[in-house]
Amino acid sequence: MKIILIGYMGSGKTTIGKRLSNYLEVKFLDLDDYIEEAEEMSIREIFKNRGEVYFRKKETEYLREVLDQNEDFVLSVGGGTPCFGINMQLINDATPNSVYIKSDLNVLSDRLMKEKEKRPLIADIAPEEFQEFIAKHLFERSFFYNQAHHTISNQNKTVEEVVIEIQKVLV
Ligand SMILES: Nc1ncnc2c1ncn2[C@@H]1O[C@H](COP(=O)(O)OP(=O)(O)O)[C@@H](O)[C@H]1O
Ligand SMILES: O=C(O)C1=C[C@@H](OP(=O)(O)O)[C@@H](O)[C@H](O)C1
Ligand SMILES: [Mg+2]
Repeated sequence: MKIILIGYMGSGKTTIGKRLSNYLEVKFLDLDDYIEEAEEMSIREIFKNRGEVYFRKKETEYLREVLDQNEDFVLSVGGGTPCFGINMQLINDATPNSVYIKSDLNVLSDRLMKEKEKRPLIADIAPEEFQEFIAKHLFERSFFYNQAHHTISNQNKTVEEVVIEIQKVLV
């Protein structure tokens, strides 16, 4: 079984993906980690040294590589992955179990304010503009996230509770 977690930055994809893979005893892959390893640069460095277009091209290339694997896995992708090119179609073609991890604006902006440095798209947004930026960005991207086969809220829940809910909807 292949399970692919999508959703906005800070929604919890990486954290939940790791825990879910432990639970199911399958391999865990995080597309950002995979890209960092392959490119021998952090996501921050890739954006800074090569720019976002380079990152997006590589993201699709490595997504295809990861999806081509025969073994089972839980894969957490980046927040932007489903929103560029044909990536969302590649994801849904690879599995009947794409899962949108959903959190609302307040939860996302609280979490991301604390961790913005490691996310180049939001690292330089001023605090007074932060929530409005996330609101607009999330609105634009929701079209893609809503194409997932399943949607699970990660709000007022522990990571374990979310993992249990995901297991219940898997087909
Ligand atoms: N259910 C939850 N309750 C509290 N904090 C959470 C929960 N899920 C995720 N987090 C926290 O939110 C932050 C972002 O999580 P992360 O897994 O990096 O998100 P993503 O990969 O979607 O960007 C992390 O600090 C993580 O510990
Ligand atoms: O939303 C995005 O475009 C991005 C999300 C990040 O992953 P997380 O969603 O795991 O933070 C990472 O891929 C990169 O910084 C770009
Ligand atoms: Mg992540």
